Amino acid sequence: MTRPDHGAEDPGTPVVLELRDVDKHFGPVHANRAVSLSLRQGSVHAVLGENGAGKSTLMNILFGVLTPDSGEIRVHGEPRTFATPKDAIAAGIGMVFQHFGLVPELSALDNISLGAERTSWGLVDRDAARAKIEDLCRELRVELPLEQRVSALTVSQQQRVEILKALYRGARILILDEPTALLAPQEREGLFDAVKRLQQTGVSVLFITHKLDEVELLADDVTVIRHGAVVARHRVGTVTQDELVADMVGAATVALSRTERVPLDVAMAVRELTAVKANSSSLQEIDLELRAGEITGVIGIDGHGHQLLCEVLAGVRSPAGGEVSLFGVPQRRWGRARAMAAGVAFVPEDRLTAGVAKHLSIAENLVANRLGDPLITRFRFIRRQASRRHARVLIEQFDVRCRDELQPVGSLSGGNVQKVVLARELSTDPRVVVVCEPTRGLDIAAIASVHGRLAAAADGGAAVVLQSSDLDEVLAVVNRIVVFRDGRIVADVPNRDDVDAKVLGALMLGAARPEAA
Ligand SMILES: Nc1ncnc2c1ncn2[C@@H]1O[C@H](COP(=O)(O)OP(=O)(O)OP(=O)(O)O)[C@@H](O)[C@H]1O
Repeated sequence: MTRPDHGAEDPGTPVVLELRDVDKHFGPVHANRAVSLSLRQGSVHAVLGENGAGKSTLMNILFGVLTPDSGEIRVHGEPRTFATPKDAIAAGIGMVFQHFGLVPELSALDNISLGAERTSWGLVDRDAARAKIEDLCRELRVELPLEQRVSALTVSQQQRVEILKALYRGARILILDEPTALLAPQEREGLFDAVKRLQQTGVSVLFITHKLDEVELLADDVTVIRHGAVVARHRVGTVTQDELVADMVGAATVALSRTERVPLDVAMAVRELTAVKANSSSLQEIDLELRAGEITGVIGIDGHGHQLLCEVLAGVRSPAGGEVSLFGVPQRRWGRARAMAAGVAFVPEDRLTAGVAKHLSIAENLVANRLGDPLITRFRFIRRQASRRHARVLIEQFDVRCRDELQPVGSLSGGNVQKVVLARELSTDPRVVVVCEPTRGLDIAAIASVHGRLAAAADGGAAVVLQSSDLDEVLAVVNRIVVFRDGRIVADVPNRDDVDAKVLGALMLGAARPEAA
């Protein structure tokens, strides 16, 4: 481990951006502790750290969203203060947030040039804007339907819009906040190619990540932050993944539970199930039994029906036809209220919009599924002290890093929001657990803890359904794997040890016949 210092890491390459002793508190939370970091020109610099380590806070300070309590930012050696993002943009800094700030009704072109167009006689010079954007696309070798409304674009296309928007405004330093968190594995490569080309044009990139393979694949330098402070900085290539894990989590060791479970009864079953999601995917007469005590992985390429199946199982989308039954009893009027009453827990993929009420406190979010519980409510009113006590226990159990249980969920770090959703859903001893992308955006210790929770739920007799685009996660955690393609089940692998990621990928793409499994 190298010792933190203020200076440039390579005297040969100019430093374009420097943070010196940046400090930031949120009330009693010391989010950044004298953080120093230098970004070399044309380099990719990864900022690695656990959930709540202080990475987003630091980047928000750099982009003028937050003001530091103390410390200094230097751009090309000049001390700068950024009161707003406008100041940071003027200094050549661009930021792509995890949750994009685009206007869905406007075209990609208008989003990119919005507020930054050159005008002639008070009119927007759209042709000039288009020519400039097309040049940028050529330079990065990315394709984008510029006249398409942003709402009709895929997540990875929207991300390209955000990157181009920053470059259009002249960014030469680009901050990417967990850029792969919302991307499917196939889309990641396209992003990495674009970042490498940016690098060749002299743009310097700071990117926040939890994923060690991404550091190795993309970064030149890595700075590790723990509890708000820099604990290590390395040149990539001179450090192993194990060393980085140790830097991130301290001395804690991380081990996955791979205990085999003995499956019990059929907890949930669907027969001849059909469902449709507008313009996206459909399910074609699915028959599937989910057994208590078993973790079933459902996988497929985005939009091929596995995500839709999870929504139907959880009751957030109605079936168009067929039957859903729980412990042998066919369910009528299947919906979320019915599913919750029957003990079906659900962790949605989009946790910030579908998983929590952002403006409400952690405590209020944690009791949202217990409103009929006499320990928590009385005459339809929430018992405040009891709900706060309940929240404190879950915060401790799920290691939610927060100020206290009254903190609004919207002000937590992404990983901690996920822990709140998991704590709420898993704390009721559910009989069926449907979880979608549960570890996206989580750090390595939190991932191990989520996997442990899922295993414990299955050990406790729940049927667990895991939808994940991370095949390594699926292979590490589940017992059985069901592969979807074109709205149908194309393979049902009872024992995950019989397949590997290559076979699964081929099944998902339709390149292998189901018998191969
Ligand atoms: N607006 C805020 N008000 C109060 N506390 C905050 C606020 N923003 C961040 N924090 C706290 O500061 C700490 C650092 O949070 P930050 O979002 O910077 O972490 P992070 O490393 O980006 O985490 P993650 O990987 O989970 O996104 C956390 O304890 C968080 O709860």
